[in-house]
Amino acid sequence: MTSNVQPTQLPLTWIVIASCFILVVGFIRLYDPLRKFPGPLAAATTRLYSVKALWSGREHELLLGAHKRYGSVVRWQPNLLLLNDPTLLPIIYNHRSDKTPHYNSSLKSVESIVEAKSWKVHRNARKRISKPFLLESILQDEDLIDSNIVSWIDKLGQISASDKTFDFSRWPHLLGHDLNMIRLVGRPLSDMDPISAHLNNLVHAAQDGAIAVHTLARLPWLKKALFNGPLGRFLTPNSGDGSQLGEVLEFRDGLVRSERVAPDENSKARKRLLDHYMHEARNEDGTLIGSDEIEDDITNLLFAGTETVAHTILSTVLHISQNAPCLAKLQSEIKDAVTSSLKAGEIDHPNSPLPYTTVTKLPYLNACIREILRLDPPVVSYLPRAIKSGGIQLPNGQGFIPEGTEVAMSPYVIGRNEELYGPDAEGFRPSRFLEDSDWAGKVLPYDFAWGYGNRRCLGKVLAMLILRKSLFELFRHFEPEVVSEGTSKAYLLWSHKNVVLRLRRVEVDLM
Ligand code: HEM
Repeated sequence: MTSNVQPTQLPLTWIVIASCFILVVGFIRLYDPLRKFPGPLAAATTRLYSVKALWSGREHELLLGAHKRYGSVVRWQPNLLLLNDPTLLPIIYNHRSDKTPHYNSSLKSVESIVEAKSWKVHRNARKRISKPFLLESILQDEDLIDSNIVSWIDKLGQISASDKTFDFSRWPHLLGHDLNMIRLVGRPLSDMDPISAHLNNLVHAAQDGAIAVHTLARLPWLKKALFNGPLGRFLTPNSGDGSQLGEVLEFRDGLVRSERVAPDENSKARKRLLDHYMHEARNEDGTLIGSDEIEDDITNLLFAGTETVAHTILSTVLHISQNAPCLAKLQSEIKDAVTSSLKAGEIDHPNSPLPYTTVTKLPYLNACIREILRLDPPVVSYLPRAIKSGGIQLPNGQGFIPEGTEVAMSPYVIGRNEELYGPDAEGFRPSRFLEDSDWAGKVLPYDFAWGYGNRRCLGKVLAMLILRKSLFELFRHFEPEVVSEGTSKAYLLWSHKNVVLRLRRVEVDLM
């Protein structure tokens, strides 16, 4: 085969590429409004740098490394600055901050609550759906939540009988999806089946889809070009199209359809989510929310609400099981709580679930969860916001950020900030939150694992209930031994594989 490229064309192509590169670099060095902020040159030149970092599956470590090298302000994209300064959280993530086109995962033309850019649009979107997320609404389902956790513990007991080892990676997802579904529609996802088709589709669609979704978050123009153009209808996954996401969308549509055809009175009484979305939540003009918005929000809840909780359960098990003093302290607190609950008549059997009002008050369990969320948060990537007119002057002469710039902080980076948490910020030490209660209260607003300001996690109360109750029961009944930590990657959220455990039953020996 002969090539059509003339020998003289090759150097010419390279000369053009090199000239473009020199022009871009020259512009950045001389005129770019963000030129004074440090960071890798490639990051200032192209968004593809941040895509490459994402694809490593260890982006969070690269973000932390960049702050260690360049300081508390790092240029990570041509128009995006990363910040590692907790004192700026109330400024950047204030109640009137807007999101940026980075949030673009919706497959429809509507903006779900997570994606709404304008703070005003978001304020209404949040207000109208917040009722089912209140503790008083969630506790309506405490009986169902408890019995599901009991089934989870029983099933774990069966699978780990005779000290057998097993892959734990999927078990937190199983519980997370079941409890999420209970709050959504009043019934669990599956009958404690870790290989059910629904669970498989949900986990795979979330984890396999994450890399594409978060690549397009970094390249919003590409998302527009691909999905808003003529190719859109071929590329957009559809309900029942055979893909795993298509299966999830079909499952979601089935939930919406059955709630429309036969609304469940029990769901109304228990203030469950889907019922509230479809029959109660209203736009500012009094009309009900459109079905596209409902579908988008429900999809987000199915994925984000479960992946986050599942990672936190898994990470807590890994950290505590490998730290003997922590495990002993937690088990002693759990044993004391069960003994007192029996004595007080709160429970009538040593194995009965404790009421949430009791579990919520256990200091060491709470400190462990807070420490995990600080050190190993489920959302590790950065959360961009738009700088508004007038720009922002950074403290300590760190520079001026002009209007239109994107700024972002990462929960993983802020959680390891030594000015906030001290020189041992990179270590796992739950008692840091118990040694000095004044300090623990003072740093509470900076617990960035939940986000900040107007976009702070709406599901926090539900998530904390699931975490407290499930971890309480897990460590009440088992002493886990980590046989293999397996592998983990994070594309905004985590994906874990082959986490092998051995669970030893804790003998019930109450005084
Ligand atoms: C350990 C568990 C969880 C963590 C650490 C967590 C973390 C977060 C974070 C960091 C954000 C803010 C994202 C941003 O600013 O872009 C967020 C938002 C949100 N989360 Fe969670 N989440 C958790 C569990 C849940 C659960 C269980 C639900 C519901 C079932 C939920 C529902 C939401 C919603 C609806 C938003 C959007 C809030 C808004 O924009 O007003 N989350 N979450």
